Amino acid sequence: MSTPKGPDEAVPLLAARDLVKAYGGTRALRGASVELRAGEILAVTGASGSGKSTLLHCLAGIVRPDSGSVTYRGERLDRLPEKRLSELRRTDFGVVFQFGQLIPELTALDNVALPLMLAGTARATARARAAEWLERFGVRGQGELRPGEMSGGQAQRAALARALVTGARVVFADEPTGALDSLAGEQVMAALAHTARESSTAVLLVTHDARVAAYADREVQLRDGSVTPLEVPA
Ligand SMILES: Nc1ncnc2c1ncn2[C@@H]1O[C@H](COP(=O)(O)OP(=O)(O)OP(=O)(O)O)[C@@H](O)[C@H]1O
Repeated sequence: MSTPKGPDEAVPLLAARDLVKAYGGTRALRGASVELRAGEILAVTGASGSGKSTLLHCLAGIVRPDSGSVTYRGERLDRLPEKRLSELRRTDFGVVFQFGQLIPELTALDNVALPLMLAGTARATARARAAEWLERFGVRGQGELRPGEMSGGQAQRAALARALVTGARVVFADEPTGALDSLAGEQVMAALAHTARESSTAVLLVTHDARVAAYADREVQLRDGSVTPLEVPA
């Protein structure tokens, strides 16, 4: 059973508390705390190396923190067994990174249909739904192209369609426009913000670009692995 998605849920959808993560001698996170509310777009900004991607990876259950907690809808993600984590990542989370996570051998349509098929949806239904999502991102006409035949912006919009097609509650976007020129970047961000709001999907957006962060409802800044106190949500 799923509970309603909406920006007015009182409890944060996803919360990180006092996250610490080191890679060898490099302390990537030094007690970072952040909350993501249902349906909101939150930008995490900060200088290169400040820990933004590590924070995103911990929140998405891709990396386990050394200490601290990650809570998703009341469940401690940092303590979940790998099997349950992978399931959650498939059903509730979508991810978009800077470069081509689309499978090069598949058309855009099949790339977007794939997560649905992996979840058991029949091919024809999955492809029909994938076409609707490509339409929402303005790239339905490119559905039969492979990623290498699309522009960078078109490929990123298809990647967003793939991240959202399963009805994800949270999309993790790490520099989603980092490889695009400014016009294509703006189109991708406008499409992401519009579609996320329309479907009440929360977005954790990692960026060092103020123009990209401007699409968010709220911004927190990381500095040396901690969220700067000013921006910690009340
Ligand atoms: N897998 C890893 N192995 C070793 N060190 C890592 C690893 N991932 C991150 N780091 C280090 O942790 C620190 C934080 O990295 P992270 O990628 O989280 O920062 P960032 O703010 O996203 O940086 P950028 O904006 O340059 O992508 C950096 O010093 C980085 O070199």
